[in-house]
Order: sequence, then C-alpha cells, then structure tokens
Amino acid sequence: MVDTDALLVVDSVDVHLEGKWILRDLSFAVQPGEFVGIIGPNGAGKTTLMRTLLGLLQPAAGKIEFMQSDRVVSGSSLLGYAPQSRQIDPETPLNGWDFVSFGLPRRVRPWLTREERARVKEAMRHTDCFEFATQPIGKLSGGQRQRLFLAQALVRNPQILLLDEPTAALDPGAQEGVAELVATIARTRGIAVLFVSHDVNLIAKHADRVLYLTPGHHVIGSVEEVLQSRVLSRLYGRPVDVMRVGSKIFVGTIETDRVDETICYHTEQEEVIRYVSV
Ligand SMILES: Nc1ncnc2c1ncn2[C@@H]1O[C@H](COP(=O)(O)OP(=O)(O)OP(=O)(O)O)[C@@H](O)[C@H]1O
Repeated sequence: MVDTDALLVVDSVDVHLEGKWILRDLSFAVQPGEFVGIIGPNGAGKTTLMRTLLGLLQPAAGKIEFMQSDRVVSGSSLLGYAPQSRQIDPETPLNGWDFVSFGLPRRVRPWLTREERARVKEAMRHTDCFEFATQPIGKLSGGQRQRLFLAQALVRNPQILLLDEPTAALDPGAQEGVAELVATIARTRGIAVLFVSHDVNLIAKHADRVLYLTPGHHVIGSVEEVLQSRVLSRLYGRPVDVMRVGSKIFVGTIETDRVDETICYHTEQEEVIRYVSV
C-alpha cells in the first residue's frame, strides 16, 4: 500500500492473542485532520487495534507506519491516547491541572517549565475545561472528566489522537459535545483522530470515514459506503439490516416473533417486529 500523504498506514496487519486471531489482514491509512470512526460489536478488536498502534502489542504479520506531517508543531508527539477504562476514585486528591499535566512527555523534575505550563493551559482551553483546573477530579461529572482526558491526550501536541470510547457513559448531549469538540480539533489542528464508539449515529454524524470491525474482518469507507445492509451482511456473515428512521440509523437484525426490550414497531399488518442491535 502506498499513500504518501497519510499520517498512519496500517498494512495487512494480523494480531493474535493467546492463539486466537483478533485482527486479520487489516489495512487502512489515515490522513492529517481526518476523523475515522471505529465501530463494531464487543470483542471485535477495537481496543486491540489501539493497543497495537500504541506499540503495546506486536502484529504477527504486516506493518504499521507513521509518517511525519508537514503541519507538525515543534515539540509534538506522535500519539495522544485516551484509554477505555476511566474509573476515578471520588476521593482522588488531584485537581484538573495536575491531571492534564501528567500527559506531558515524561520529565524528571517536579515543576513545569513556562512552555509546559502554556501547553497545559492551551490543551485545557481547547477542550473547554480550564474551569476545572483547581477542582478535584473525583468530584467532576463524567462529561467534565471526559474533557480532562481529552486535554491530557492533547497536551503532548499529538499528530494522531486515539480515543477509545470517549463518550461511553455520557448522556446524549454530552456525547454530542465531546464528538463535536473532537471533530473541531481534528479539522482546525490537522490532527488525525481514531474514535471508537458503539454509537453508530454519533459516528455517522462526525466521522469522515468509518472503520467497521467484526472479529477477523473489517471494512472501511465513507458512512454511505459502509452503513449498507449489503456491506454489513457480508462483514457479519449473516443478514444485517441498516434502517434509516428520520435522521437516525439503526444497524441490526429483524425478528418477527418476539417483543423485547429492543426497538419494536408495528407494520401495516400489525405484525410486531423486534429489532435487535448488533
Ligand atoms: N490480553 C488478552 N489476552 C487474550 N485475549 C484478549 C486479551 N485482550 C483482549 N482479548 C480478546 O480479544 C478480543 C478483542 O478484544 P477487544 O477488547 O480488542 O475488543 P473490543 O472491540 O474493544 O470490545 P469492546 O467493544 O467490548 O470494548 C476479545 O475476544 C478479547 O477477549
């Protein structure tokens, strides 16, 4: 694969863990400023992909290449990462400023230089969380903390931002706020974003392209190209429907025999249809 403009090229990558194939023949490239939404069922390998890009897992085959961007700011790092698991003890005696400054490249001295302080301030301003600088992080809401995690990932001035379910456990308004913020950061700062989410509508609204993973398989393309019954049925190896109701997209399978907790509606014949998300 040759893509001279790409920041990241993943070429025919296989990853297996404890003898089980997780990612197989995975190939895609990401451009500066591009927002790539990563979606797929539990266990599809989304976090495994993040960990592989971070160098925490070694591909069994294929290669991963990071390119330099022309738009690199001096002192920038390659990757910024916000992990999936973000439990914080409510009694944690850390304020927002300290928490974000932990994202700076490793340093031995306990104090921050003027340049480092400016970076922390800029990252907090960009993510609209400077007001939490002196507040204990354990007392903040999920959405407020999420902004701090984003600031912590941004403080290294990364070229690529890896965000593993940054909107998990947030209410719809806060989810939208975080996704919008990330999309703006990608656009205005030329940072490539890989954004994992289970919310197909959030991805459809904000992503330039979608990487849809199922165990051992993947497809990548625009929202219109990927979110189609034909494409996803091939990916899952069984019939999958993509329904558009108003502005919303639902991906799942339709069963006509049971009524359950998932989306139900009536046809003209009053047949109750159960829609199961995949
Ligand atoms: N350290 C490990 N050793 C062995 N298997 C692992 C390890 N970590 C993850 N797996 C397995 O790899 C597969 C992919 O896991 P991964 O966490 O990447 O999925 P995911 O798409 O991020 O899922 P979710 O949506 O639930 O977060 C799963 O079957 C999981 O059990």
